[in-house]
Amino acid sequence: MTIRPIPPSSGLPLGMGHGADMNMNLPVPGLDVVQRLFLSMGLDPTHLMSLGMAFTVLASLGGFLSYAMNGLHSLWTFLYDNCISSATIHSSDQAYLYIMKWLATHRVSTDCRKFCVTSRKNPNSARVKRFSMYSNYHGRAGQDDDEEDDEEDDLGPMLKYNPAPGLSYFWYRRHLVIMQRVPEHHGYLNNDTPDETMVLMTIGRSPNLLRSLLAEARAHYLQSESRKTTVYTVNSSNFQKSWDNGRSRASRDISTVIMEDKDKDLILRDTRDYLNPVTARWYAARGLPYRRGYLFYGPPGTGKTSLTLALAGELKLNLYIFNLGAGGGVTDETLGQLFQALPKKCIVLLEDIDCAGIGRWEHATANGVGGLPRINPMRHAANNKSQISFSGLLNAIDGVASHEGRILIMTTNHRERLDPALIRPGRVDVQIEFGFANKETIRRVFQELYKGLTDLPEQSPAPLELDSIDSLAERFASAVPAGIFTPAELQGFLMMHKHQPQRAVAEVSSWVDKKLGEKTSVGGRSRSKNKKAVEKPRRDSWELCGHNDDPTSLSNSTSNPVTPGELPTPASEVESHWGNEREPCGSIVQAAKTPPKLSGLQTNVNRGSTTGQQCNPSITGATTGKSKSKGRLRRGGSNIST
Ligand SMILES: Nc1ncnc2c1ncn2[C@@H]1O[C@H](COP(=O)(O)OP(=O)(O)OP(=O)(O)O)[C@@H](O)[C@H]1O
Repeated sequence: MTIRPIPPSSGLPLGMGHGADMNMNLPVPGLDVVQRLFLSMGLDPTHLMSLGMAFTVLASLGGFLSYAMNGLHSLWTFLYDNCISSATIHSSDQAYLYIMKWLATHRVSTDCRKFCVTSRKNPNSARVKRFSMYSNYHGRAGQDDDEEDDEEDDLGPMLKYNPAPGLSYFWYRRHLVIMQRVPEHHGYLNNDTPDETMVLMTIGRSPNLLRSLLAEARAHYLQSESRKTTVYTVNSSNFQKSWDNGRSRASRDISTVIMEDKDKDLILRDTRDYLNPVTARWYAARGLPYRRGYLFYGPPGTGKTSLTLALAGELKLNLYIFNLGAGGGVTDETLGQLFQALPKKCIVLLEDIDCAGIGRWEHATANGVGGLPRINPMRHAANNKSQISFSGLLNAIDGVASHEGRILIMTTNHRERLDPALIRPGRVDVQIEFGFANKETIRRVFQELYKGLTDLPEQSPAPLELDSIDSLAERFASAVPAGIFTPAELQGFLMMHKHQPQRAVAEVSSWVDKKLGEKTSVGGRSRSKNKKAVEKPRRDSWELCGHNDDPTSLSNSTSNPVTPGELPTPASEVESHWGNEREPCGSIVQAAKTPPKLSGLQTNVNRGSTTGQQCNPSITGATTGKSKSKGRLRRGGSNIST
């Protein structure tokens, strides 16, 4: 390339370009302009040469690098396709939980060079709670979920470590396993589960190593969960309602739920029989929808939820809980979707089914789809909780598209408010009433609470023998009137003296007096405030079962229960569909389609039949209730009906 000197006539200022030894005569388009530019800036245009060469070298290097990268990519693709086995798992799948838990147990989380740190008790981050289930605290591998979640040192909640998104690796049976966690654009599936894809890779064409790893993780997870019940609730934070990823908790032993043994046996036999594959075929052969429904009803704190949890543990089923009273933005459509998303075998607990504005009151005011009632818009606006119509609920429970194989348990504190259609046979096959504690229940609540006392680091000077606990339980039971208190209330009192049963016995009488005073005064206030209630009392089923005509006779063990918040009602007023037979605990009310071999239910259980209609004096009128009455007066415990 030759660069010609620019003559003075070219218009450049004098002195510019003359000193340069230029030989830049190459006919490069635009070169002239660049030379002038260089000269105008006082630069030597010959530097253009070096610059051009540098650019050429850089471009060649870039080209080479890009080529090398392409080559490497092709090599990686080739290796990946031919020499690497991989397993892809999405975080919405249960297998993701298997792996995460396995990783946590095998110190992978803590050994990673890049990791995420969370503190369990960060109130702003619900998802932290979830993560903590699968990670270790300060390298303490293999902790149980629940223990891990609550781990604290003297300073407060401890830190937890998780492998960071991206690439990490670990060794499994002396083979390198590469783990890649790729976050998806949604960030989180719900409050506590990241939306991500996990890829596990290992070198070699055989997928056996990864399969073994996955099988081991699955076995490890299921084994550790076998003594636990996974409870799923509705994740209400996202627009599209879905079940959350579940939370494991130690299964409740069914022996800790206090109710009549025969009733407990009955429900266990019934549910086990239902889950038997033979029963499924029996249903199929007869064209019956394979579903079983239970209604647990009674005052708060009498054991409805406890029995459900214990059943889930006993039957090794996961529990899906939805509280209709809580609302949470669930509509008919989303409720249907939630039911469709249920696994084949599980327990669904619909709590407080009377709270959702789905009660019979709505019948009169509005018509729903297909003639079914919808919630009263006035009432709906007032409580503004549930957006679920009655037809929506029925569709979810047993509509054409609804799932088969699940056990449905509905609970209510107000059975008499329920529409008979909701609890008709086929939807509800067995009803269990939970009532106030009778003498036997009172005794057993005491025994249950203090039975392990000898194992505790004792605060009381001498550990108690079992005999002493029994005799103390006897004394405790004789001091507490039957049919007045719920097991939860008794437990609450005993918990105040959890290491001192003697003191609990010594103080129980004054506690009873105080509580009775409270119950009576609250009842009195509510009565004087609400004359209507006195004129036309609307009592709950257990209320109907348990009033006493003489409050002074409360200490009498055969007295009837007094509803919290109401004065005892004269016996003449409380005669109800339950009739007058007195039973301590448990009875069975209504039978439906019965699967094979439910001999217990068929033979023992059908001891009276009532419908929701009959049991509500405020709907049918007190006289109707009385005239249709065939039940019995009860004082507590559970009362099963099929
Ligand atoms: N029958 C019972 N046997 C053992 N524990 C009981 C019983 N009833 C109540 N409890 C204890 O009382 C507490 C509350 O019980 P639970 O939640 O089962 O009552 P519930 O009837 O479901 O109340 P709600 O109607 O408010 O949901 C729990 O701690 C439970 O252990």
